[in-house]
Amino acid sequence: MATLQLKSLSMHYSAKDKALSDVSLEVNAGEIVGLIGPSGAGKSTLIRCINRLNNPTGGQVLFKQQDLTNISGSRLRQARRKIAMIFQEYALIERLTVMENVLSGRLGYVSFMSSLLRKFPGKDVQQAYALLDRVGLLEHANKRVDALSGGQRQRVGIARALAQNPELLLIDEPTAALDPRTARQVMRLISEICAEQGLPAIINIHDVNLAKLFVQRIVGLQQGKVVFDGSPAQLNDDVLTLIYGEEDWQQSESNEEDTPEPQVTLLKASA
Ligand SMILES: Nc1ncnc2c1ncn2[C@@H]1O[C@H](COP(=O)(O)OP(=O)(O)OP(=O)(O)O)[C@@H](O)[C@H]1O
Repeated sequence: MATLQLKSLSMHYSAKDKALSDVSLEVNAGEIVGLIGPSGAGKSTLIRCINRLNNPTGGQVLFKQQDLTNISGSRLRQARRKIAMIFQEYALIERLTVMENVLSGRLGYVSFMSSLLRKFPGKDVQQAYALLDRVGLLEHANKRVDALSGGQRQRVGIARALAQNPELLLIDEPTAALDPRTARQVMRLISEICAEQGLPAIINIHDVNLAKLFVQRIVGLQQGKVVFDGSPAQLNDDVLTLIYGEEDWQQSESNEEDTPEPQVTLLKASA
Protein backbone atom coordinates (compact mmCIF):
# COMPACT_ATOMS: atom_id res chain seq x y z
CA MET A 1 0.00 0.00 0.00
CA ALA A 2 1.32 3.47 -0.92
CA THR A 3 2.54 5.63 1.99
CA LEU A 4 0.58 8.59 0.63
CA GLN A 5 -2.56 8.61 -1.50
CA LEU A 6 -4.19 11.80 -2.68
CA LYS A 7 -7.70 11.19 -3.97
CA SER A 8 -9.40 13.88 -6.05
CA LEU A 9 -7.85 16.60 -3.91
CA SER A 10 -9.20 20.12 -4.43
CA MET A 11 -8.44 23.44 -2.80
CA HIS A 12 -10.08 26.80 -3.45
CA TYR A 13 -8.78 29.93 -1.74
CA SER A 14 -11.88 31.75 -2.97
CA ALA A 15 -15.05 30.76 -4.80
CA LYS A 16 -13.57 31.57 -8.23
CA ASP A 17 -9.89 30.62 -7.67
CA LYS A 18 -9.22 26.89 -7.93
CA ALA A 19 -5.68 26.37 -6.64
CA LEU A 20 -6.00 22.57 -6.93
CA SER A 21 -8.52 20.59 -8.97
CA ASP A 22 -9.06 16.87 -8.66
CA VAL A 23 -5.45 15.90 -7.93
CA SER A 24 -4.91 12.16 -7.51
CA LEU A 25 -1.46 10.84 -6.73
CA GLU A 26 0.22 7.95 -4.93
CA VAL A 27 3.68 8.05 -3.37
CA ASN A 28 5.33 4.82 -2.29
CA ALA A 29 7.98 4.18 0.36
CA GLY A 30 11.40 5.26 -0.88
CA GLU A 31 10.01 7.28 -3.79
CA ILE A 32 11.19 10.86 -4.37
CA VAL A 33 8.75 12.92 -6.40
CA GLY A 34 9.78 16.24 -7.93
CA LEU A 35 6.82 18.60 -8.24
CA ILE A 36 7.29 21.07 -11.07
CA GLY A 37 5.11 23.67 -12.75
CA PRO A 38 4.91 27.38 -13.48
CA SER A 39 4.41 29.99 -10.79
CA GLY A 40 0.87 29.76 -9.40
CA ALA A 41 0.36 26.15 -10.60
CA GLY A 42 -0.45 25.02 -7.06
CA LYS A 43 2.79 23.31 -5.99
CA SER A 44 3.03 24.90 -2.53
CA THR A 45 -0.71 24.54 -2.00
CA LEU A 46 -0.48 20.82 -2.77
CA ILE A 47 2.35 20.30 -0.29
CA ARG A 48 0.59 22.32 2.38
CA CYS A 49 -2.69 20.43 1.89
CA ILE A 50 -0.94 17.15 2.66
CA ASN A 51 -0.07 18.13 6.25
CA ARG A 52 -3.14 20.37 6.56
CA LEU A 53 -1.29 23.70 6.75
CA ASN A 54 -3.94 24.38 4.11
CA ASN A 55 -7.33 22.76 4.44
CA PRO A 56 -8.40 20.97 1.26
CA THR A 57 -11.90 21.85 0.11
CA GLY A 58 -12.50 18.42 -1.40
CA GLY A 59 -11.02 14.95 -1.71
CA GLN A 60 -8.86 12.89 0.62
CA VAL A 61 -5.28 12.74 1.87
CA LEU A 62 -4.54 9.20 2.99
CA PHE A 63 -1.27 8.91 4.90
CA LYS A 64 -0.53 5.31 5.86
CA GLN A 65 -4.22 4.72 5.10
CA GLN A 66 -5.43 7.34 7.62
CA ASP A 67 -7.51 10.15 6.11
CA LEU A 68 -5.94 13.39 7.33
CA THR A 69 -8.71 15.59 5.95
CA ASN A 70 -11.23 14.74 8.67
CA ILE A 71 -9.08 14.69 11.81
CA SER A 72 -8.06 17.47 14.17
CA GLY A 73 -6.48 18.09 17.59
CA SER A 74 -4.19 15.42 19.00
CA ARG A 75 -4.84 12.94 16.16
CA LEU A 76 -3.72 15.51 13.61
CA ARG A 77 -0.67 16.45 15.74
CA GLN A 78 0.31 12.78 15.98
CA ALA A 79 0.01 12.27 12.22
CA ARG A 80 2.01 15.46 11.58
CA ARG A 81 4.92 14.21 13.69
CA LYS A 82 5.57 11.64 10.98
CA ILE A 83 5.38 14.20 8.15
CA ALA A 84 8.39 16.50 8.28
CA MET A 85 8.80 19.68 6.26
CA ILE A 86 11.86 21.39 4.85
CA PHE A 87 11.36 25.01 3.85
CA GLN A 88 12.82 27.38 1.27
CA GLU A 89 13.79 29.96 3.91
CA TYR A 90 14.85 27.24 6.39
CA ALA A 91 12.39 28.39 9.14
CA LEU A 92 15.08 28.02 11.82
CA ILE A 93 15.17 29.85 15.15
CA GLU A 94 18.02 32.25 14.47
CA ARG A 95 19.05 32.99 18.06
CA LEU A 96 19.34 29.29 18.98
CA THR A 97 22.24 26.97 18.27
CA VAL A 98 22.41 24.39 15.51
CA MET A 99 21.90 21.62 18.11
CA GLU A 100 18.87 23.35 19.68
CA ASN A 101 17.31 23.78 16.25
CA VAL A 102 17.80 20.11 15.42
CA LEU A 103 16.36 19.07 18.78
CA SER A 104 13.29 21.21 18.11
CA GLY A 105 12.36 18.45 15.64
CA ARG A 106 11.67 16.33 18.74
CA LEU A 107 9.22 18.80 20.31
CA GLY A 108 6.21 16.78 19.20
CA TYR A 109 7.53 13.78 21.16
CA VAL A 110 8.31 15.29 24.57
CA SER A 111 5.94 16.40 27.34
CA PHE A 112 4.60 19.96 27.44
CA MET A 113 6.85 20.83 30.44
CA SER A 114 9.95 19.37 28.78
CA SER A 115 9.17 21.26 25.59
CA LEU A 116 8.80 24.52 27.55
CA LEU A 117 12.13 23.92 29.28
CA ARG A 118 13.62 22.49 26.10
CA LYS A 119 14.75 19.39 27.99
CA PHE A 120 15.30 16.38 25.77
CA PRO A 121 16.11 12.75 26.63
CA GLY A 122 19.72 11.65 26.16
CA LYS A 123 18.78 9.43 23.22
CA ASP A 124 17.32 12.45 21.39
CA VAL A 125 20.57 14.36 21.93
CA GLN A 126 22.59 11.39 20.67
CA GLN A 127 20.39 11.12 17.61
CA ALA A 128 20.79 14.86 16.97
CA TYR A 129 24.59 14.50 17.06
CA ALA A 130 24.38 11.57 14.65
CA LEU A 131 22.18 13.60 12.29
CA LEU A 132 24.54 16.58 12.44
CA ASP A 133 27.37 14.24 11.58
CA ARG A 134 25.35 12.89 8.62
CA VAL A 135 24.69 16.36 7.21
CA GLY A 136 28.32 17.43 7.77
CA LEU A 137 27.73 19.96 10.56
CA LEU A 138 29.03 18.18 13.64
CA GLU A 139 31.70 20.78 14.39
CA HIS A 140 29.07 23.55 14.16
CA ALA A 141 26.70 21.99 16.73
CA ASN A 142 27.12 24.81 19.25
CA LYS A 143 27.11 27.72 16.83
CA ARG A 144 24.10 30.00 16.54
CA VAL A 145 22.38 29.41 13.22
CA ASP A 146 22.57 33.09 12.32
CA ALA A 147 26.34 32.52 11.95
CA LEU A 148 25.86 29.91 9.20
CA SER A 149 25.77 30.11 5.41
CA GLY A 150 22.57 29.40 3.47
CA GLY A 151 23.70 25.88 2.53
CA GLN A 152 24.62 25.12 6.15
CA ARG A 153 21.26 26.44 7.34
CA GLN A 154 19.44 24.18 4.94
CA ARG A 155 21.47 21.25 6.28
CA VAL A 156 20.23 22.17 9.77
CA GLY A 157 16.68 22.20 8.34
CA ILE A 158 17.25 18.71 6.92
CA ALA A 159 18.66 17.39 10.23
CA ARG A 160 15.73 18.94 12.15
CA ALA A 161 13.24 17.29 9.78
CA LEU A 162 14.96 13.91 10.21
CA ALA A 163 14.93 14.30 14.02
CA GLN A 164 11.15 13.84 13.77
CA ASN A 165 11.78 10.27 12.56
CA PRO A 166 9.45 11.07 9.68
CA GLU A 167 7.81 8.61 7.33
CA LEU A 168 7.24 11.30 4.69
CA LEU A 169 9.21 14.43 3.80
CA LEU A 170 7.51 17.49 2.30
CA ILE A 171 10.08 19.82 0.83
CA ASP A 172 9.10 23.26 -0.43
CA GLU A 173 11.66 24.88 -2.77
CA PRO A 174 14.70 23.72 -0.76
CA THR A 175 17.25 25.33 -3.04
CA ALA A 176 15.56 28.56 -4.15
CA ALA A 177 17.71 30.71 -1.84
CA LEU A 178 20.98 28.92 -2.70
CA ASP A 179 23.65 29.33 -5.39
CA PRO A 180 23.69 26.60 -8.08
CA ARG A 181 26.57 24.58 -6.63
CA THR A 182 25.17 24.61 -3.08
CA ALA A 183 21.73 23.78 -4.49
CA ARG A 184 23.15 20.62 -6.10
CA GLN A 185 24.92 19.65 -2.87
CA VAL A 186 21.69 20.06 -0.88
CA MET A 187 19.65 18.08 -3.43
CA ARG A 188 22.30 15.33 -3.47
CA LEU A 189 22.20 15.14 0.34
CA ILE A 190 18.40 14.94 0.39
CA SER A 191 18.28 12.24 -2.29
CA GLU A 192 21.04 10.18 -0.60
CA ILE A 193 19.35 10.35 2.81
CA CYS A 194 15.96 9.41 1.34
CA ALA A 195 17.59 6.42 -0.41
CA GLU A 196 19.41 5.34 2.79
CA GLN A 197 16.24 5.49 4.88
CA GLY A 198 13.71 4.39 2.22
CA LEU A 199 12.02 7.71 3.02
CA PRO A 200 9.45 9.01 0.51
CA ALA A 201 9.58 12.71 -0.33
CA ILE A 202 7.72 15.29 -2.39
CA ILE A 203 9.95 18.15 -3.46
CA ASN A 204 8.49 21.32 -4.89
CA ILE A 205 11.26 22.48 -7.19
CA HIS A 206 11.50 25.32 -9.70
CA ASP A 207 14.67 24.18 -11.40
CA VAL A 208 13.77 21.45 -13.90
CA ASN A 209 17.39 20.47 -14.54
CA LEU A 210 18.02 20.01 -10.85
CA ALA A 211 14.88 17.89 -10.57
CA LYS A 212 16.03 15.74 -13.50
CA LEU A 213 19.39 15.11 -11.82
CA PHE A 214 18.12 14.03 -8.43
CA VAL A 215 14.60 12.56 -8.62
CA GLN A 216 13.28 9.42 -10.27
CA ARG A 217 9.72 10.64 -10.76
CA ILE A 218 8.41 14.01 -11.83
CA VAL A 219 4.87 15.32 -11.48
CA GLY A 220 3.95 18.38 -13.52
CA LEU A 221 1.22 20.71 -12.31
CA GLN A 222 -0.57 23.24 -14.50
CA GLN A 223 -3.34 25.44 -13.15
CA GLY A 224 -3.93 23.13 -10.22
CA LYS A 225 -4.12 19.93 -12.28
CA VAL A 226 -1.63 17.10 -12.77
CA VAL A 227 -0.68 17.17 -16.47
CA PHE A 228 2.38 14.89 -16.32
CA ASP A 229 3.53 12.02 -14.11
CA GLY A 230 6.58 10.16 -15.34
CA SER A 231 10.33 9.70 -15.32
CA PRO A 232 12.88 12.48 -15.94
CA ALA A 233 13.70 10.75 -19.27
CA GLN A 234 10.11 11.32 -20.45
CA LEU A 235 10.33 15.02 -19.74
CA ASN A 236 10.91 16.12 -23.33
CA ASP A 237 10.26 19.51 -24.91
CA ASP A 238 6.64 18.67 -25.73
CA VAL A 239 5.94 17.73 -22.12
CA LEU A 240 7.72 20.85 -20.84
CA THR A 241 5.63 22.96 -23.19
CA LEU A 242 2.50 21.24 -21.90
CA ILE A 243 3.48 22.09 -18.32
CA TYR A 244 4.97 25.55 -18.76
CA GLY A 245 3.56 26.79 -22.07
CA GLU A 246 5.63 27.84 -25.08
CA GLU A 247 9.33 28.14 -24.21
CA ASP A 248 12.66 27.29 -25.80
CA TRP A 249 13.67 24.49 -23.43
CA GLN A 250 16.89 23.69 -25.31
CA GLN A 251 18.55 26.73 -23.76
CA SER A 252 18.15 25.45 -20.24
CA GLU A 253 19.42 21.94 -21.00
CA SER A 254 23.15 22.71 -20.88
CA ASN A 255 23.64 22.92 -17.08
CA GLU A 256 25.66 19.77 -16.41
CA GLU A 257 26.19 18.69 -12.83
CA ASP A 258 29.48 19.92 -11.39
CA THR A 259 30.09 22.27 -14.30
CA PRO A 260 32.20 25.06 -12.83
CA GLU A 261 30.21 28.20 -12.23
CA PRO A 262 30.93 30.74 -14.99
CA GLN A 263 33.39 33.46 -14.12
CA VAL A 264 31.74 36.84 -14.34
CA THR A 265 33.82 39.87 -15.13
CA LEU A 266 32.28 43.14 -14.07
CA LEU A 267 33.11 45.98 -16.44
CA LYS A 268 32.91 49.53 -15.23
CA ALA A 269 30.62 51.55 -17.47
CA SER A 270 32.59 54.36 -19.09
CA ALA A 271 31.30 57.82 -18.31
N1 LIG B 1 -3.03 32.61 0.69
C1 LIG B 1 -3.60 32.67 -0.53
N2 LIG B 1 -4.75 33.33 -0.74
C2 LIG B 1 -5.34 33.37 -1.94
N3 LIG B 1 -4.85 32.76 -3.04
C3 LIG B 1 -3.70 32.08 -2.90
C4 LIG B 1 -3.01 32.00 -1.64
N4 LIG B 1 -1.88 31.24 -1.81
C5 LIG B 1 -1.88 30.91 -3.12
N5 LIG B 1 -2.95 31.39 -3.77
C6 LIG B 1 -3.29 31.19 -5.19
O1 LIG B 1 -3.36 29.79 -5.42
C7 LIG B 1 -2.76 29.45 -6.66
C8 LIG B 1 -1.64 28.44 -6.41
O2 LIG B 1 -0.61 29.07 -5.65
P1 LIG B 1 0.68 28.28 -5.13
O3 LIG B 1 1.45 29.22 -4.26
O4 LIG B 1 0.28 26.99 -4.58
O5 LIG B 1 1.46 28.03 -6.51
P2 LIG B 1 2.97 27.60 -6.75
O6 LIG B 1 2.94 26.66 -7.89
O7 LIG B 1 3.55 27.10 -5.47
O8 LIG B 1 3.64 28.97 -7.17
P3 LIG B 1 5.13 29.50 -6.97
O9 LIG B 1 6.00 28.58 -7.77
O10 LIG B 1 5.10 30.89 -7.52
O11 LIG B 1 5.43 29.46 -5.49
C9 LIG B 1 -2.27 30.76 -7.26
O12 LIG B 1 -3.27 31.22 -8.16
C10 LIG B 1 -2.16 31.68 -6.09
O13 LIG B 1 -2.38 33.02 -6.47
